[in-house]
Amino acid sequence: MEKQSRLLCSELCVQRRLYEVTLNCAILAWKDIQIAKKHTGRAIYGAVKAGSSCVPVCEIIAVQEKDDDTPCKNTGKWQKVPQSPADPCQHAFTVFYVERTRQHCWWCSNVTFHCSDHSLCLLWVQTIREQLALLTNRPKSLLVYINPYGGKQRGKQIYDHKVAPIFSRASISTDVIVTERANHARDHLKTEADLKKYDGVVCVGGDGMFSEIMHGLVSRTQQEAGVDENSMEETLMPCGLRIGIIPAGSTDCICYATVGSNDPVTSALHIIVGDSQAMDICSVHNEDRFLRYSVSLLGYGFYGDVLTDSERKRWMGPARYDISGVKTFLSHRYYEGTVSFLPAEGNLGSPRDKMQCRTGCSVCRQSSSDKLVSKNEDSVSDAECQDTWTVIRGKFLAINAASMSCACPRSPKGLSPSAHLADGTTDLILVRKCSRLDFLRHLLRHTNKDDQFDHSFVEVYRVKQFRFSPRYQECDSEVDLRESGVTGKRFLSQICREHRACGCMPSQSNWNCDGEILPHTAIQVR
Ligand SMILES: CCCCCCCCCCCCC/C=C/[C@@H](O)[C@H](COP(=O)(O)O)NC(=O)CCCCC
Ligand SMILES: Nc1ncnc2c1ncn2[C@@H]1O[C@H](COP(=O)(O)OP(=O)(O)O)[C@@H](O)[C@H]1O
Ligand SMILES: [Ca+2]
Repeated sequence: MEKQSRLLCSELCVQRRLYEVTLNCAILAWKDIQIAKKHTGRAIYGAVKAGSSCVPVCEIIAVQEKDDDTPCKNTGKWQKVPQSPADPCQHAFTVFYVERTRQHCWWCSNVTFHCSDHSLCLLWVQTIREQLALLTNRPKSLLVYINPYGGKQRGKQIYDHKVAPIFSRASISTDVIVTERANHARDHLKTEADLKKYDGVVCVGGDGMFSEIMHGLVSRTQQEAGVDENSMEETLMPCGLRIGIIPAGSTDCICYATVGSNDPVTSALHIIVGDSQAMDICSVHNEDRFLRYSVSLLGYGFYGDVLTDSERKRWMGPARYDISGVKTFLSHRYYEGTVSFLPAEGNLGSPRDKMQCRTGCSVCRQSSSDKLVSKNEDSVSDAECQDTWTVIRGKFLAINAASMSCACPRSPKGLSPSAHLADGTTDLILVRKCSRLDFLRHLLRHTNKDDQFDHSFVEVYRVKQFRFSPRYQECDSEVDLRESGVTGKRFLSQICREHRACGCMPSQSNWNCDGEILPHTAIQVR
């Protein structure tokens, strides 16, 4: 506090007690003068001294001159501010700021300072506002998409009651679109939205809704930069706009794994103060065709089957995943195929190193600076050519690629607790065929502190690219049925006919790509 030069220092009242209030460019602090006097001469240790409070300027949401009739902070009742000229409470301003509550949860708290002099009150309001205006990473204008059907169908209510009032308090202007169909937000972002008007896009919904918005923005960015999304060789351009997530879905893993909670108010406050976190995006291709991007889970087998089954039970809301989870677990299906991958090299840690990625994580920082160096040296493709692919064939209950931890309320550590948010890699988890009981043990470890990778039938690799092809595609009589124009039921019956001799079952799962089903099983991911 002492090191920064003071901008203001006054004696003001808070709840009828006199405080010394100081402001510098980093911190607003208020100290109870009587308590401070009592403690004079005695050193008080600890983060917050008795009767003292402070808030970093970057966590102030807004400052407002207090009107005559305003709800009182403590009682919540409406009261008249006293009018007597001698009353030190005659003029007042309220500072709204971030307060940390339970783990990773934020709340918008406030404190009202009273002063007898109106010009002093105005000076405080103006000076704090000037300091806030210097914080250039804060958004001023946002484009908000609400999925009214996600999760428990409370997206609009959550936005209207919990988020819109704090955005308005922070003087953020918003254009709000309540979606009318699936892919409405994606298409609007891709082709229509005037993105120059906004500092960011806000997604009110679950992982599927986030995925829509991310697809809209990423595709728009590639279109404008002339990058062909179908090409696996081209480097994608990063998006200029940030996406804020207000959780209102069923799993909300993208929000939980980045923010640390699935609380809408916490998310809104992070958006207001301009916090940001880069995020890895996998592109998923089938041959020369781009299919989708993934940021959280790309899962085949168990999670693909859970999703496929749960889509028919959407009316149940988030509970559909529990019902489909149990049903899929009991069916105990396994799938054969080949997984090939390029292991990540360098100092990118390991999926079992017990590190937890956080904003400012050293592994992610190192990875992005390594990428910059290789880009400048134009050596990326050369280096990649020398890489050797690891090939694993087998029978799998689940093949999961977690590009982030995938932590969510169902699994607070996530599918891969040490996965990094922005290191350019994904953690590839192979769960081989095992007994039901063993698989149950593995699944249950996602919900407690035990290591879910510590099983003989589970392998985990940190990779930068991988491919999967289901078993039937590996037979000698490799016929590309799709190219020969065969579709649907005929496609399957033709596989069965042609593959009777080699004995392979055309039994396939679907890929669950951030909660959406992919139309192909053979995929290439980078
Ligand atoms: C029998 C005990 C089972 C306990 C298993 C617990 C494991 C939970 C791991 C959850 C990982 C979630 C990864 C995230 C996936 C989401 O992208 C996806 C879509 O989310 P949303 O759009 O918000 O609906 N959610 C799922 O695929 C649900 C998986 C649930 C599996 C039980
Ligand atoms: N207005 C709408 N009507 C129907 N579906 C929609 C609408 N808006 C978005 N969607 C789709 O709903 C799906 C699920 O959305 P999401 O918000 O992730 O909820 P949940 O977490 O419950 O799956 C997404 O695939 C998204 O494309
Ligand atoms: Ca990653």
